[in-house]
Amino acid sequence: MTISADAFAISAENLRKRYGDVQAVDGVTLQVKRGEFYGILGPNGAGKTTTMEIIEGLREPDEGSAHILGESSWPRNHRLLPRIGVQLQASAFFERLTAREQIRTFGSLYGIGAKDADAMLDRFGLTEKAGVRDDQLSGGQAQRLSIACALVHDPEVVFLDEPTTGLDPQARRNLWDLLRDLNKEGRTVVLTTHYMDEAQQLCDRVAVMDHGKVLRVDAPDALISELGVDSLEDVFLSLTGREFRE
Ligand SMILES: Nc1ncnc2c1ncn2[C@@H]1O[C@H](COP(=O)(O)OP(=O)(O)OP(=O)(O)O)[C@@H](O)[C@H]1O
Repeated sequence: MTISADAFAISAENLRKRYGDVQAVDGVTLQVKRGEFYGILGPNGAGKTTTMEIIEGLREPDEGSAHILGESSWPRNHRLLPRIGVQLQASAFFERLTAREQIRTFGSLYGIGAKDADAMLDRFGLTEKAGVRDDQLSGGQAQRLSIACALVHDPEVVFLDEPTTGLDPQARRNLWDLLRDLNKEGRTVVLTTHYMDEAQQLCDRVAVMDHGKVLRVDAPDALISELGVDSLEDVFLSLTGREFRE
């Protein structure tokens, strides 16, 4: 039996992207199931962000193709936009707006009313900060606001690029709880991370990337037992012969 492309939330076929001399993505093929929590794991420069941007339809691949919910992501596909949520870096907020103004502005782009937008602030524990401008939020609050903005239109598939980078341990754990809840509600979640513990805590499956290639895809525990090692760090060492460095 052949499984049709839309049985998967995401399917990417032989993606390649080169920047000058750098082959950033070098033949990436992967599939993410509906409802899955999927991690793209690898050191700095492995090609995680470029892979995700191609899948999201933000970047044109040199070769290959990506589909989300059975729809091609490139050229930019307007049928898909309401169905996916892409976390922007905090630096991509509209300038000089309060948290409430940010989320309402994002909401209005999708026809979401102020009341529902404000409810998302509440869900992300930001009600007390509603009147604070984005540049005066803490790192953790700004990260939560950026994820809240990506979710304001209740998308089915959510993409997060290193969502906990720069957060202290407590803020990271709080965000992990929020991300688990988003997934439990049935959303497909894809995140990139270079934190092995994050991938192990959150992801149903991880794609381990290095030098633009996917080396292996499986559940974290399955990779650990298959390779006879103690941790995901050791999985990376065993696959590449190199220590994993953040
Ligand atoms: N716009 C660009 N122009 C030129 N080179 C780029 C560009 N974007 C990424 N690269 C290069 O492509 C390679 C892959 O980068 P990418 O950001 O996809 O990796 P990453 O795994 O997400 O890394 P990080 O964890 O540091 O974000 C790197 O060598 C990077 O320097």
